[in-house]
Amino acid sequence: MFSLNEMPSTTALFSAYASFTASMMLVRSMADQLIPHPLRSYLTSALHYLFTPLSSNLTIVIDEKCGMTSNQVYNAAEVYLRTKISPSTQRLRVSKTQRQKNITVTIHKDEEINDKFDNFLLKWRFLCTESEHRQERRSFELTFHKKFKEQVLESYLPYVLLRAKEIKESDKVVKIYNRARPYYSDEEGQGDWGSINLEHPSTFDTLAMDPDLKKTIKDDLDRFVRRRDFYKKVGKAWKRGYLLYGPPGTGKSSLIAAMANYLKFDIYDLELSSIYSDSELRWILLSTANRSILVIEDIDCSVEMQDRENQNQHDPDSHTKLTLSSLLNFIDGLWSSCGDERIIVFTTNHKEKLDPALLRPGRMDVHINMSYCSGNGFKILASNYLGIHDHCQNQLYEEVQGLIDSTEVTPAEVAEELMKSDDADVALEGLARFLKRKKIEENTVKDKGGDQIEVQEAKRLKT
Ligand SMILES: Nc1ncnc2c1ncn2[C@@H]1O[C@H](COP(=O)(O)OP(=O)(O)OP(=O)(O)O)[C@@H](O)[C@H]1O
Ligand SMILES: [Mg+2]
Repeated sequence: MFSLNEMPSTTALFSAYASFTASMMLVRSMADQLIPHPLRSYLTSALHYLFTPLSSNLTIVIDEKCGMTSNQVYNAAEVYLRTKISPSTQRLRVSKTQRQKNITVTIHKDEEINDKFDNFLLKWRFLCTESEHRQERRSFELTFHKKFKEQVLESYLPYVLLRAKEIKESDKVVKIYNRARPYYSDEEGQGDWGSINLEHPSTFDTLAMDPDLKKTIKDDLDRFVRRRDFYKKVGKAWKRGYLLYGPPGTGKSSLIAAMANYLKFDIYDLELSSIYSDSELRWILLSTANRSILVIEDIDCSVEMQDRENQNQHDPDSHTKLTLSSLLNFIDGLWSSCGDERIIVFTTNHKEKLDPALLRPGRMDVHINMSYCSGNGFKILASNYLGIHDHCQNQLYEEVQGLIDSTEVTPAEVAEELMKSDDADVALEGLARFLKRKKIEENTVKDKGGDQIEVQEAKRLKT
């Protein structure tokens, strides 16, 4: 272990370097006019070498660019060091892009940051110089004792990369891309997709769903994002398909938003009705980014697509029409092999109407039945909407829970009733009335032409 104080020359070097740099600038401006460029750069590097003392420290230079492309280590260092800024730092830079939730604070040039890893210390320094073409060249210098070289390369820098990824993800604003929306994406390379921030507040905590099913989905997502190497090993594209089915208002779209918020993946909302050819579909799918969820809602309404497929046999323009089979081919083939970490979600209100090709084993990896609200689901809604919990010992609460378990009511309907009053008792009374009415209606439908008194009873409750 050594301390930064033992770094023999850092502070002294800095002032020496500062005066050296000042005199160099003066000399340089004179030399600019007198000495030709190749000789000038030779002299500069020779002087630099003479003035740099030998030390027990090693310095790694991390440039912003590797040729034309950006250097991931540099980007990671920039993000990581934001969390390490100390009160002694004197100059900072702030920025914020549309993709970020918070203002970003980074260090200004020539500022230093100390860090500690395992049992040794490291010093970061941010440099920004102007190249001969008057372009800014940014880099970090990482200085530490020579004997920690292996640890820095094998453990510390991978750690910095990992931490930066985590920090970036927690700061990321999830976006929803839609081709029908006005085009105001601020990013390049997004094809025809326009984007807005996903403001959907749905999370796994707010979803009224069977707790075991919720856990299964979360575990499935976690496993999926962890398994890059597994997918590579077995030669499968790194993608996962989910089919969400159930009546309207059971939370299919809310679950998609919860998945996106959980994984911090952007959503691409694909409306099949607006796509007219395979080539258009190919272009659209290829212009979606990795780590995203591609959503095709109400796939059963694309039954029309199958009809189109049949019509195509008589249609001279058939090669320009979009077919269900081409969509499925994209999912299985071409597109999936050039994208990573893709999730595809189909939703439907009528699973039974779907083309069997879509339900074939291996096509959609997970089928999730989004069903009517259960007593457990109600607990979550009551807690979200009214702030009440089952341990409140409220008689009305228990009655409502029982009614929900025995009625086909969607979470959307329950939520709507709960929003009608801020007063928990009033809201629960309203919900109880609503559920009784619904139960009677259900029974009446089941027993058509049955007892008219029940219908009247339902009408009375409506008022
Ligand atoms: N399981 C749920 N948990 C919490 N809120 C829900 C749930 N299901 C529905 N809701 C509420 O009802 C609203 C409508 O639900 P959502 O749009 O997710 O249903 P859907 O199943 O996608 O319906 P559709 O089939 O009509 O598209 C949501 O904004 C939310 O407020
Ligand atoms: Mg929906």
